[in-house]
Amino acid sequence: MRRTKKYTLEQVAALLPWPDDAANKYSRGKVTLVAGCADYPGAACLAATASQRMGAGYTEVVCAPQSVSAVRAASPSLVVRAWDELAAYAQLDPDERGAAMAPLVAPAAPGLAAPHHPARSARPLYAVPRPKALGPARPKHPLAFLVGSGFSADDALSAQLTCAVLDGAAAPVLVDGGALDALTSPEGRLLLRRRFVDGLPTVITPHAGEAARLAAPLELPTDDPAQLALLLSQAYGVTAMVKGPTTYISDGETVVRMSDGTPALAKAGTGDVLAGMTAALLAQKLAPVDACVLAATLHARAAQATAKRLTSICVVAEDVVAAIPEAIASLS
Ligand SMILES: NC(=O)C1=CN([C@@H]2O[C@H](COP(=O)(O)OP(=O)(O)OC[C@H]3O[C@@H](n4cnc5c(N)ncnc54)[C@H](O)[C@@H]3O)[C@@H](O)[C@H]2O)[C@@H](O)CC1
Ligand SMILES: Nc1ncnc2c1ncn2[C@@H]1O[C@H](COP(=O)(O)OP(=O)(O)O)[C@@H](O)[C@H]1O
Repeated sequence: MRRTKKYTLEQVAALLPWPDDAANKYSRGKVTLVAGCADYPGAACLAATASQRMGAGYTEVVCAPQSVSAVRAASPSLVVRAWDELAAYAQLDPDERGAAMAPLVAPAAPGLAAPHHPARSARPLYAVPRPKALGPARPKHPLAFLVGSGFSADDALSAQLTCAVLDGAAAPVLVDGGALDALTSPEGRLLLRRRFVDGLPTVITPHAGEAARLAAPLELPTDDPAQLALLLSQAYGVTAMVKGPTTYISDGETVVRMSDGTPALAKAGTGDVLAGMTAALLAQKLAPVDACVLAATLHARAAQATAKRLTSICVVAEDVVAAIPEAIASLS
């Protein structure tokens, strides 16, 4: 038996993250996107510009060195750097990374044991420098991370970067695109379990093909996408947004059905846009299911609005980003 949950339009509108008068770019939430390998700089551009439009105060892209100039060219207000330092760290043995991560789990006061990872807290502090891209171990401002839009699924570095982010990010992490396959590895599963125990939210945004690849090693049935969202959420300890003509969002207890989309969205790159929007809402402190529901609603409305002008034949992912303001206006 699964419980379904419904949001009224008023409830969705109430989630919009309007900035208060005293806001600054950091208080409005920073999104760090680890995205855009050499083959797919476009995915990072789409996710990052969608994050900006969705209200994140500071959007930073950490991408393949070959992608830096393309992403910089997409928008001058993005902060962009190559992932060299993060990649070197990600390629370390997990135990060496553990030493680097010790400050995250070190005792809060002398004599108090770290609650979840006593073995890790005994490691020497700062044996390996913590990469800047992972943000502070104790963030002062709201943050969220997005990893995987524009990653190649079968690439070793993609998996290493994904695990490094899951390990080191002391904030919500959204896992998308070519990062999803890394979650099926023993290290990926362990890191997800640790994040769950530590109360750090993780959100996954697979399309049907990616969801099937997550389901396969656990032999989960894939014929019912609503059930699949629920089962993936429970099995991986995440909030799952399983995308398709109808999108299903589950926190492992309830399932929310989103059916406002349009086939105009069936174009390369629209999933990257949704991932960037959702990450921006996580950085603005929305709870994971609320962030997914608001992002999917605005994504669908943006596509509807732009399809009205351009036809459902002609809409491309960039048009969806450009129509986010219209979608917000239609809700408020
Ligand atoms: N401009 C860009 O740079 C773009 C980059 N992209 C990135 O490309 C990488 C690979 O993503 P892809 O989705 O292309 O490839 P995948 O590596 O997920 O493979 C797609 C395979 O899954 C199957 N599949 C089954 N159901 C599907 C469904 N509902 N939607 C899509 N495929 C389904 C397809 O038949 C295909 O064989 C991702 O990291 C993604 O972010 C894409 O988002 C497209 C745009
Ligand atoms: N026929 C459709 N009707 C409504 N929405 C769709 C349809 N096809 C795709 N979408 C939406 O478009 C997006 C496609 O995402 P995804 O497959 O990850 O694309 P990409 O990886 O190219 O960015 C998802 O949000 C999905 O829900």
